[in-house]
Parts: sequence; C-alpha cells; structure tokens
Amino acid sequence: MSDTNAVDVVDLDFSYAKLHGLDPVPVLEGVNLTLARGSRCLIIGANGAGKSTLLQILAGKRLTRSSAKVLGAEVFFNTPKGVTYLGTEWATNPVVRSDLEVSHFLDSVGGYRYKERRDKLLDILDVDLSWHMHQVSDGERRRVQIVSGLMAPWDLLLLDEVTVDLDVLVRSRLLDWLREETETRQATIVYATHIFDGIDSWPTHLSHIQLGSTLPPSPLAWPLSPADAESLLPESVRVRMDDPNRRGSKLLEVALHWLVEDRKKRVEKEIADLGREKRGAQEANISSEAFYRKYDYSH
Ligand SMILES: Nc1ncnc2c1ncn2[C@@H]1O[C@H](COP(=O)(O)OP(=O)(O)OP(=O)(O)O)[C@@H](O)[C@H]1O
Repeated sequence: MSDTNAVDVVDLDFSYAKLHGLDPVPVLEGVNLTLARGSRCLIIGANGAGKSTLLQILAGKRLTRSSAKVLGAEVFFNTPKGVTYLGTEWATNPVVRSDLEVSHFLDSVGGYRYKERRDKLLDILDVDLSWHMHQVSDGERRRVQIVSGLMAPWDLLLLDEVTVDLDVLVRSRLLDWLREETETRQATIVYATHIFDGIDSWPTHLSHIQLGSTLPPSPLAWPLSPADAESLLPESVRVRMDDPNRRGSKLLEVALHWLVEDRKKRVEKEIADLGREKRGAQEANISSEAFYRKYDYSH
C-alpha cells in the first residue's frame, strides 16, 4: 500500500470564471484538508459554503491555481485511477431516464467485470435488475447510480449528498458497507451531507467549511477528544451533546452550532459590505409595489 496521503490540499483558493462581465467571486479561500488513507471525512457547511466545489476540485473536474493533490498526484493534470465522484446531477441526465433496463445499464458501465462487488451492492441497495430507468422513483434511480458508481473498486470516493433520497434502512446499510471498504482496503471517503442523524459513529474526521474557508483544525478528528471539545465548542453545546434527551445525534448538535455561527458571520459580512442584511424580508420596493397593486390579477 502507498504511504502517500489520500488528499493533500493546503491553502487552496478557487473562483468561478468571469460571468456577465462581472469579476469572478472567490468561492474557496484558504481551504486545508489532509487525509490519510482509510479516513472517512464529513464535509459540513451551509448551503453555498463551497462543499460541492471542493469535491469537484478533488475529482479533477475543476482547475485551480493552487495545488490539489489526490492519491499523490496533482488531480487536475494527472487524475489518478481510483478516484470516484458521485454527485446529484447524474439523475437529471436524460440517458439515465430513458427506457433502459437496469441489468443492461449496469453491464454497459462495466458491471460484468466486477460481478462480486456488483451483486453485493445490488443486495445492499435492494435494486431490482428488471427495473426500467424511465419507470423508477427518484430514490430507486439514486440506488442504481450508487451501484453503478461503486462497483469498480475505488481508492478515494467523493460523495456529494447522493444519499439524501435513500430510505434510512438502505442509507444505513450503505454506510456500513462503506465503512468496511475503508477498514479492509484502506480506501478513503470524503462525504458532503446535510443529514447528521444516525451517523455519530461513522466519520473519522470532520471538516467545517464556513463561507468558502475551512476552519482549523481541518480535518478535525471525530469523535472529538475532550481537549478539542473544550477548545472548539461552547459549554452549552457540550452539555447538550452529553444530554441523553438531546434532540438528535452528537454530530447534529455540532453541525447546528457550526451553522448558527456561519449564519452570524455571513450577516456580519453583509452588514459590513452593504450596511444591511441581504437575505430575508426587505423594505418594500415602492415603485414595483405600486405597479403590482394596479396589475395584480390574482384576485
Ligand atoms: N457554476 C458556477 N458558477 C458560478 N458560481 C457558482 C457555480 N456553482 C456554484 N457557484 C457558487 O459557488 C458557491 C459555492 O457553491 P457550492 O455548490 O460549492 O456550495 P455547497 O456548499 O455545495 O452548497 P449546497 O449545500 O447548497 O449544495 C455558491 O455561492 C454558488 O452560488
């Protein structure tokens, strides 16, 4: 086994290209993430924080000026074999919504080469080979995507919230199998999710992205050491984490605390930049209100 890290990202910046003549806005700034092989890292952050962008960079899909090493190689220029990325956009591709039988679809993407893993995944994800892709539900289509994406053995798996539409039994069985893959083959997983219940014992690390930057330490070892909990979390959150009657998992308490902090930071930034909050209810726009009062046909 190679002794290089699975992921080596230090001080990474990224902006999307200039749009409509406007200057590019930095989306990631000062992102750090170093993961040893065999890690299972959750990426946690608000909508728009930059999680998907980071996963796409790690998959070699986006060019950055910064270094982004994956399995020992600069990923954009020299994408190593063994990097698998699963994102939500797959399900909107017209090909996977056409009249195609699942067994044919899986063979067309190499299923016959990985029979043992394919069959195991078919059981875990409870997939019927005779389903037709244009007749399945969103969750069933997602299960087929996961089988097709995970059949070939991978060394680094990048999961962008593809478990959101799985039922809880299938999600839990899948996460157990993924854990086994990291423990038996030293494969590595980076998983961006907004669902934190039922997975307290799954990750080995967390990485918190706030407004495009990872907050140190990134990654943070999980479960938290008493020293990390003491230095990173306020007492109120630590008390809730230890409360057997808390509303959800320990991880959910940490994520909620981080998201509240993220929102506060974002509002502070908006007030500093614009003198007001940008989102939510705003003062009425008098001219448009006058217009719609006159031409509102809804009543
Ligand atoms: N193709 C694009 N062009 C320009 N800006 C983009 C593009 N894709 C994403 N962004 C912006 O980059 C920021 C980060 O988006 P990203 O999709 O990485 O966030 P995320 O953390 O994955 O969010 P979510 O939890 O909603 O999936 C957002 O402000 C978004 O508007």
